[in-house]
Amino acid sequence: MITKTPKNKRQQKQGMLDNVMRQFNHAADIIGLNANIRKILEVTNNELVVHFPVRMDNGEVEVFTGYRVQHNNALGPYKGGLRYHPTVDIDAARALAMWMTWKTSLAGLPYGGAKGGIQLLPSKYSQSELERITRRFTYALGDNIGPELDIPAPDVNTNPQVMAWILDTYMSTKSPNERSKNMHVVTGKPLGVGGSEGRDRATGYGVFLSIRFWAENKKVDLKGKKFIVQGFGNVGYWTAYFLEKEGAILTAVQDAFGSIYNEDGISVEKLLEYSQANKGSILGFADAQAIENKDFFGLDCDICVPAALGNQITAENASSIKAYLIAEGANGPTDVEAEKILLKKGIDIIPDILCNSGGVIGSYYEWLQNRNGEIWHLEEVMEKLEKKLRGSFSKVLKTSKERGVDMRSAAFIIAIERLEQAYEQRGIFP
Ligand SMILES: NC(=O)c1ccc[n+]([C@@H]2O[C@H](COP(=O)([O-])OP(=O)(O)OC[C@H]3O[C@@H](n4cnc5c(N)ncnc54)[C@H](O)[C@@H]3O)[C@@H](O)[C@H]2O)c1
Repeated sequence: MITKTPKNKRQQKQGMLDNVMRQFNHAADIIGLNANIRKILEVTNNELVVHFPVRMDNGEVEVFTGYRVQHNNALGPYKGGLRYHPTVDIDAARALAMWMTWKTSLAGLPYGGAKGGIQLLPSKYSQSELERITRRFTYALGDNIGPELDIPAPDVNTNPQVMAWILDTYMSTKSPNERSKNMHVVTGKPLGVGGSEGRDRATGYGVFLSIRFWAENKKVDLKGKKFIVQGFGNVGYWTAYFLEKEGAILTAVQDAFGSIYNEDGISVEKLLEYSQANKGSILGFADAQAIENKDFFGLDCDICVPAALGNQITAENASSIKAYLIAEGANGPTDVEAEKILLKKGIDIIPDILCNSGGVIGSYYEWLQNRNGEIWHLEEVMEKLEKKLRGSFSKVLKTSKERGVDMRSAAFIIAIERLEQAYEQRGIFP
């Protein structure tokens, strides 16, 4: 069932939703956002919650809960990832959908924002169970997603294989004549089924580029700089890969299983090989020592890359942070109270809606190729991505200087102003 969020004041729980609303309201206050447009943007357009049964390998039936929240589509079809994690709930989906709206707007893409997923712990299920769960979820979403309506992509614990199952299920529900027109219903697909070169690394490459643009601006040489990464999945790994290639040194990693540290450096490729052979866990890697999770963010380093979940840097650990740059690979990793502490300490933060926007930009290129029947080379994708991201980064720096605000506020201002203009020009139906 699709339900409209009440347009009156929405209850705000502490958590990611509270953070994104505070970030939005702060920027909206600075620009004096039109009060009517503020009313529209502070709520989500549509919220879909589905409960669906799936037969497990042992013959038992389990019922799952899936979400898809469509925040805004004033600039184009809804766009955003699907997350498989126990923390997925309606508020998480709302918050992440809102961040997608600001991200696609800031990047100048013809997209709105959405997010969703299933509340589950994927490691509890076999591959064939995950396939049936994904297919049944896709079926339950039905025509609430679509290549010109709402286009999912990978997020935490989902990957190209999951996108291929979604594509196949969605296409199977269409008449044969319609099927090939629906390739762009999801992005982040494997190359064999319409995926794009470079989409696998697009988010991490974008995080790396953001750090490089920041370093260019500050006249900092990244060679020999020490960095730590929380999350060693798609975003964490590729960010570390490109930073290491630039001469920076990975000294600590934290994932869902624990934290490891080596002040002399951890080889990114060796750690990847190890974690792939160890069910995705970095724990036990021979060339580093295990440390307590609570000590991770306080480690001595130059750059900190949170690339896992939201609300990881909080008022509790912010004052212990020694890095002078935080590059937000994850969505919403720094809460509002922590950000105040960090900014006071003079720590720079490249905000998520800019820093990890390489992912949705890469998805846009995949979508365009599918839509136009084209196949681009890796170099072409990477060059286009770099050019686009450089443009966004410069705009954020310029706005930050002109308005005398931090980078997150600047990024939000640009994103909100683009939406404000769209609403002013379109008007409100009827
Ligand atoms: N995949 C993308 O293209 C993309 C794009 C933009 C933003 N993001 C954001 O980046 C973040 C990571 O996404 P991903 O695609 O790399 O996911 P992933 O599933 O590939 O990897 C997630 C990583 O985080 C670790 N992790 C999970 N819970 C943790 C915890 N409590 N503490 C420490 N580590 C934990 C996991 O062990 C894993 O290493 C998310 O916030 C996501 O929304 C992803």
